[in-house]
Amino acid sequence: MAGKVYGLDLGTYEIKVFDKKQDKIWREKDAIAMKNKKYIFAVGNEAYEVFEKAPVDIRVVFPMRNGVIAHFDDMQYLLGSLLGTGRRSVFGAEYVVAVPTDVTEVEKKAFYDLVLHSEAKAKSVRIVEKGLADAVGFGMDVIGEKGIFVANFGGGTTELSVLSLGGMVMNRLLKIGGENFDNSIADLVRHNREFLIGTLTAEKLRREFGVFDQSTDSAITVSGRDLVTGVPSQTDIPISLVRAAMKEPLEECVKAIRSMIERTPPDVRRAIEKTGICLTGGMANLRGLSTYLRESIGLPVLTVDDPELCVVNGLRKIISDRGYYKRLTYSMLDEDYRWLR
Ligand SMILES: Nc1ncnc2c1ncn2[C@@H]1O[C@H](COP(=O)(O)OP(=O)(O)OP(=O)(O)O)[C@@H](O)[C@H]1O
Repeated sequence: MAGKVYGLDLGTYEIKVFDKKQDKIWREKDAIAMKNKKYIFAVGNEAYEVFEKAPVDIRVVFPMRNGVIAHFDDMQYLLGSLLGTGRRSVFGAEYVVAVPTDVTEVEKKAFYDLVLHSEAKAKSVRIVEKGLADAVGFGMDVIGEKGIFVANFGGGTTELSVLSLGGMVMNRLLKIGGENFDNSIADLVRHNREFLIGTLTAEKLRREFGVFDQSTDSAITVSGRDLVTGVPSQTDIPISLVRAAMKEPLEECVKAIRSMIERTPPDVRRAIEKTGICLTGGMANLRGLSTYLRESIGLPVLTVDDPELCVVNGLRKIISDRGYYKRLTYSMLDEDYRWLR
């Protein structure tokens, strides 16, 4: 494929874009800061910077929710400003968009329409199932391998995919991601310590402590509001409290992985038992997660550098490889696309 081609991974937490012409990947937080509910104050990383810090007239909104587009117009604005739709260079470009599989056709079509009807006047939009792009980015032989299990732990979702010989065998999108872990931590701190912390502080605690290692007695001092006195202050949060808060969402993910492996057809399952589980998504950076999953599920867990970039790295390979492109991408306008006929 020559010319202007972009690969888009529109995540709940972060948007990742691959620009073929410049052979470059860039990433921006999926956020918009609004002033007085009307004016755009900041977008992307700049908007996320003011989240939970801004004065009351500035509100940060997140256009994606649990892996799907929740606010279409906001998302279109955000994407437009990140791609720079004012620039001539993006007009008439081709787009390949990674989309979760376990969503409704209306939700899937929203991704398609978002790009097709954007100001960028896309020449064409092709879809690739996110699980497939993830496996390609992970470095798996997606077309030849008989069984691949991908667990993508993202910011708003955990997507589980079973793949075989270039196709999707099973897929499940859990509405559990980094933000659920952070809310769970903030809730437990509030109940246990009568102390209010923001989700950014909870995220910091989660990143610092991880989910599984031998340390049991460390603590981190955080800022927040004492709910008894109502005064902003600081308190020490022990690792045990953070781990306790993460237990429930983690166990739900493990239960879903186990049940998916149980339902996998025997031949595919045997192949997966040999290769193991490919752990991707930003949450895969969480210290101890791969060990926790390996011990809970009893299968090898494979990891990769920069797991949050697996999908967009997969898009890069798919866009650059004609065979992958033809085999793994489709247009919702294709004659044989089964839903829109
Ligand atoms: N080093 C790290 N340690 C712990 N967590 C991390 C680290 N880096 C990123 N994360 C977490 O990864 C999550 C974002 O992952 P990712 O970029 O894969 O999500 P996304 O693709 O935007 O979301 P989704 O796939 O759910 O739509 C955030 O919750 C973030 O806190």
